[in-house]
Amino acid sequence: MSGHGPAIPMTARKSVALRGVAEIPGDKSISHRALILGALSVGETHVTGLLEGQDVLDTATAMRAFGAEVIQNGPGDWTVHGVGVGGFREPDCVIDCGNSGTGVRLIMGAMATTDITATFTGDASLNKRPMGRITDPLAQFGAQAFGRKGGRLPMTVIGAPDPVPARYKVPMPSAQVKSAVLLAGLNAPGQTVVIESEPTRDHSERMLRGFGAEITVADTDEGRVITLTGQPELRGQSVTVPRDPSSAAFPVCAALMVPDSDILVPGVSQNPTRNGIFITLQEMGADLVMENPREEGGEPVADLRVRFSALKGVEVPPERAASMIDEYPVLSALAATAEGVTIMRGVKELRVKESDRLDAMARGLEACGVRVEETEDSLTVYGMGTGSVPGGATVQTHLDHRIAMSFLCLGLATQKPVTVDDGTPIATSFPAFEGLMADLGAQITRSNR
Ligand SMILES: O=C(O)C1=C[C@@H](OP(=O)(O)O)[C@@H](O)[C@H](O)C1
Ligand SMILES: C=C(OP(=O)(O)O)C(=O)O
Repeated sequence: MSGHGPAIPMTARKSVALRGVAEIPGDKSISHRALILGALSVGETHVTGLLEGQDVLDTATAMRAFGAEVIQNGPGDWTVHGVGVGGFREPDCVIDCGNSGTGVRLIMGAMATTDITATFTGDASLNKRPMGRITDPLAQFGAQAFGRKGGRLPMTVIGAPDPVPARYKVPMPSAQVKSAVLLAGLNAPGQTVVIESEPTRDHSERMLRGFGAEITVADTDEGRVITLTGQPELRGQSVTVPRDPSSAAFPVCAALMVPDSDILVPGVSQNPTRNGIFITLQEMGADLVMENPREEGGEPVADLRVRFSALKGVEVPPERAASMIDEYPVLSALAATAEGVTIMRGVKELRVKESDRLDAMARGLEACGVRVEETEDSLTVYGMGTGSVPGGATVQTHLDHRIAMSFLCLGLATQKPVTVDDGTPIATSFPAFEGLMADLGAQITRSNR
């Protein structure tokens, strides 16, 4: 939904120890894909543990507009009756993807090789984000796109009437671009090939295979080469969505910052294309133990036991960036409470997320009294040690849920409270955040200016 209601400032205050069990909702990336692949399948897809954040709800609405039947049976329990590959009908309304880059980019890919036209829009944040990275490869399939200057939404995509398969080397580390090309390849006859020089989250590959597509992945000198055979019949599946490691990172980092904390975060995905944050936290000296590792819904999961730890700064290598791209904001907040310097390199993709996250974190940390250095593709945070970050600031979040949650976590461990100018975007990915943090004992309140 692009309509944005009134801003609701929120304030976090120095917290007593966080204790208890944090039940994290379903993974956002997998939830989007379950709805889209369900819509492109024949028969029924049953999804349990679907994230009911606004980003995913907007994808559900979009799938209905393209002709799929999408029904909510109960909390997290959804059914999709798909139209099959190539079966999307032309929407008779504008597709509003709200705040969601994943939603708009994957759906553009999914419709680009069908002979229909669709117009996409989003909120003030999404309408600033680059779409050329999607429309360039989609042009190779024969699709056309007309948007605002700089390849911005609102944008109309005219699907290819006679699609041809593409071979595309993704120029930046982006699972959204890779996934858009694979979804477009579904309705192109022959083999579509996507090459990525750095591996990114592999949910699309895993799920396409699970829904019956022929897809191979080979690690070569050129990078990861993914080959998809077009025009398969996808068949509806049962999908169990694992808990989102990107959401889990918030209570995990909060527990590491607040003295005496000890929490359990059960059943969190440990997919190796998503677990960079947990490796980094352990390198910083975190008492973070992965208990009871097992497989759930085709993904490796574990229960995370997290106890407060005095952390030290680290250098996060650029090759780890893709596996923790959404966790840099909360890592930067945590790094402010560690001893020593944390350097995050190779992270320029953060500049084109819901906000320019390098800039938003740098400005917010400075406002809280933390020294930082920013380059085009790196951020350095000078840690002040446990209990030493002053806080006492109001931070601008620029419609970015992860900036809001990162500073609310930091405010639990600063000397003076930290306020974020608007907490409403949190509902895009983690509507349960406030309640879950309160259950752990955190003091986060809505503040009226
Ligand atoms: O494919 C996905 O589900 C996502 C990919 C990443 O974006 P990029 O592909 O732009 O890196 C990530 O930041 C986003 O939250 C979800
Ligand atoms: C970048 C994110 O999402 P999206 O690109 O889907 O808006 C995110 O959730 O941090």
